[in-house]
Amino acid sequence: MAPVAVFVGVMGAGKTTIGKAVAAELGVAFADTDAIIEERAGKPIPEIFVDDGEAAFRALEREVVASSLETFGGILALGGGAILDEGTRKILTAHTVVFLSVELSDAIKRVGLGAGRPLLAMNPRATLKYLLDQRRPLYLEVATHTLATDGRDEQDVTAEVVALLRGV
Ligand SMILES: Nc1ncnc2c1ncn2[C@@H]1O[C@H](COP(=O)(O)OP(=O)(O)OP(=O)(O)O)[C@@H](O)[C@H]1O
Ligand SMILES: O=C(O)C1=C[C@@H](O)[C@@H](O)[C@H](O)C1
Ligand SMILES: [Mg+2]
Repeated sequence: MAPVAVFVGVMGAGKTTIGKAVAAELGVAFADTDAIIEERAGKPIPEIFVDDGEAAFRALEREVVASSLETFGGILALGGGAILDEGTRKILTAHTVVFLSVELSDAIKRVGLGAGRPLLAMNPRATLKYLLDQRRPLYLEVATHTLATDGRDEQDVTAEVVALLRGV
């Protein structure tokens, strides 16, 4: 089994929100690797970063992405930084991967002060700009479809993704 689609994009792109809405429209399950990681680790992501460090988090994330790609048949949202790991990028090959793109001004409005997002704990605006610049080429590398979400509401983006996936 393989996911119907995998969603990638930076924090605030809408992977969770749009992913859930698209799954509901298509009548398939939704899963978020961040939630699976928290369940496996038995603690919230900010605590994994503090206790074990980002490298340990990325390794766990790679395992969770790999097992989800093999066993999960719905819409799968990845964590915003999952594509930083080369192994994770490799295993995404041959899957339908939707990149929800967002520019800095909309991203910052959506994530607010970054609550629950450890990488944005200090200076969210500058950090988010850095992450967007660093990661854009990696999202594009894994994506089979790219959708700009700036200035659009959730219903609009959801409808476009549903139409796209019905045509895949
Ligand atoms: N066009 C849009 N697309 C997606 N989300 C939007 C849009 N407009 C507003 N939002 C809001 O932006 C936020 C997006 O957050 P969401 O948690 O879905 O992003 P995410 O990509 O899952 O981030 P993270 O990587 O931190 O989990 C939500 O609060 C959502 O309601
Ligand atoms: O952009 C990132 O690196 C992250 C995004 C979140 O989804 C979580 O996976 C975690 O907070 C790291
Ligand atoms: Mg999310």
